[in-house]
Amino acid sequence: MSNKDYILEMKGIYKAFPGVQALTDVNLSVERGKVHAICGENGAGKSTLIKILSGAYQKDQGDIYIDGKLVKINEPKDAMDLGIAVIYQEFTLVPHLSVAENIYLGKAPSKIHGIMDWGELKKRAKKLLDSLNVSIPLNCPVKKLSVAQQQIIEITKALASNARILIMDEPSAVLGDKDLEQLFKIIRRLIEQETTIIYISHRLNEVFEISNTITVMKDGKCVGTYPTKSLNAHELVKLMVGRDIGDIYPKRNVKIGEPLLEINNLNQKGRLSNINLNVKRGEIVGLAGLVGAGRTELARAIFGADPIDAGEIKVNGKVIRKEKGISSRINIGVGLLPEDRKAQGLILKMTVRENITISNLKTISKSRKFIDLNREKNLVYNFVNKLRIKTPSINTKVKSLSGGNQQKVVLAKWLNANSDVLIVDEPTRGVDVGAKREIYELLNEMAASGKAILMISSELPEILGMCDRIYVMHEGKITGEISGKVATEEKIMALATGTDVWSHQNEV
Ligand SMILES: Nc1ncnc2c1ncn2[C@@H]1O[C@H](COP(=O)(O)OP(=O)(O)OP(=O)(O)O)[C@@H](O)[C@H]1O
Repeated sequence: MSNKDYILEMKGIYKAFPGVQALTDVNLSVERGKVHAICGENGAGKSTLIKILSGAYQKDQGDIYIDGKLVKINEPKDAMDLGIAVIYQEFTLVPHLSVAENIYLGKAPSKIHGIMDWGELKKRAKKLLDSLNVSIPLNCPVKKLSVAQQQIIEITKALASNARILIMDEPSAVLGDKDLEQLFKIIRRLIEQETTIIYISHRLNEVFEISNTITVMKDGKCVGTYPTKSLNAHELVKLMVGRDIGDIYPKRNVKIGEPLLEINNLNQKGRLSNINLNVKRGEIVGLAGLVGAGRTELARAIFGADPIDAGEIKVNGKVIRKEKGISSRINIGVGLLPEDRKAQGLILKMTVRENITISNLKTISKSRKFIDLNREKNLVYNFVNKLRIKTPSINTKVKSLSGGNQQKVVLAKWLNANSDVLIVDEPTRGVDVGAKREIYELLNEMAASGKAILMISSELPEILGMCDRIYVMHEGKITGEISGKVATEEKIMALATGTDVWSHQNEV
C-alpha cells in the first residue's frame, strides 16, 4: 500500500505520565474512507493515542502525517483545522439551543453586520442531516432529543466543521441495539462520502461488524494491525489479552434458595408502573430492555436513591419503609453499582485503596476503631489482582486511571461491600474482555455464596450468558419473564420493543 492511501499515519509515538509509560513507539496507519478499529485492554493506551491526535495531550516523541504531510498538533484547534474530530461519550452540545444552532455552534453563517442568517443556517444543517439520511426537527432544543439523536447531532456538528477523520470513542456505550443499527447505517453513509472512522470499542461483535481494519494495543505498544476479515473473535481476544481466556461465560452450578429481594406492585409516577419481581439466594437475574425502558429508574428506586409512590420492597423477608433512603438500604444489605460511575460511583480525588475500602470499613478495622493497614492492603491487592486493575500503585488517585480501570475500582468497591442483594447496572460497560471474564467469575462466586444479584445490561449476550432468569422491561413496565434456559435475543427484543406476538409471561 502506498503512503497516499493513508489519510493518517502516526509514527514512533511516545507518551509518559508520572509513573506510567502510557505509549511506547506506537505506529498507526489509517486508510482513507475506511473504519479502523483500535482494540486493547483497559489502560492499553487507546485514549492517550487519540487524545494526542485530537490535540488534548502533547506527545513526547514521534511524528504525525495527514495525507502524507508532516503536521503539528499542539492544541485541539490544530486537530480541528486538519479535519480531525472526536465524538466522546459525554456530548459537547448546548442543551437549550436548537439542533441547527448546535450543529453550527461558533461558525453560524451571518449576514452583513454580523447578524445570524437563520435561513442559511437551517438550510445547511438540513443538508448535512439529509446527507446522513436522518430527519431530526431543526428547531427542537437538543435537550428534548434522545441520547441516540444527540449523538447524531454531535456527528453532524463534526461534519459541519469539515471533519474528515471522525474518532468514535465507545460510541455504543450509550446506545441500545436499535440505536446501534442506526449508528452503523450512518457510519456506512459516512464511509461512502470518504470520511474515515477510527472506532474504539470493547464490544468485539461491533468491531467485527463495522470495521475494515483492527489495530491491537497492549501495555502502551502496538501488537499489530490486521484486516478484520483475517481474524476471528478468539484470535482477537488472544492478541489483546496475551493469553487464551477460554469460554467467556463461566459455567454456573448454584443452589437457588429463598427470595432475598421481593418487589410487589411498585409504582413511581410517570416512570414505573406495577413492578413485581423477585431475586432468590444464589440467583443472577437479568433486567433487560431498551434504553429508556426504566431499568436504571427501577434500580435507583430499589436502592432508595429516588422515592417511590406505592408498593412494597422486601429484603430478606423484611419490608423496607418507603420513606427510608440509601443508608437504610445499605444497612439492610442492598448494594448498587451505578450506571454513571464517575458521577455516582467514585471519589475521583481519593486513591484506589480508599475508594475500594470505603464501602465496608468494618472488614478492615481493628476493634471497630482503627484501620488495620495490613488487612486493608491485602484486601485491596486481592481486588487489584483479581480484576487486573492497571494502576501504578494502590495509592494512585483514581482520576488518573483509564476509564475502564476506574470502572473496575467501583466494581471492587461494591463487591467489597458484600451486600446480600447486589444490583449491578451495566457492570462491564467500558471494561475489556479479559476483565469481563473475571467480573463474571466474581458475580458467580457471590451468587454461589448465597447472595442475590440483579443485573441490568444492554448487552444481550451477557444477559443470556449469565442469568438464571430474565425480566424484560418496556416503557416502565415489566413485559415478561423468561427462564435463562429458553431465552433468546429474539424473545427478549420482542418483549423489549413491546412487539411481542406470543406471550412469554412466566415462561420459567
Ligand atoms: N492524565 C493521566 N495522568 C496519569 N496517567 C494517565 C493519564 N491518562 C492516562 N494515564 C495512564 O496511561 C495509561 C493508558 O491509559 P488510556 O486511558 O490511554 O487507556 P485506554 O486503553 O484508553 O483504556 P480504557 O479502555 O480503560 O479506556 C493507563 O495506565 C492510565 O492510567
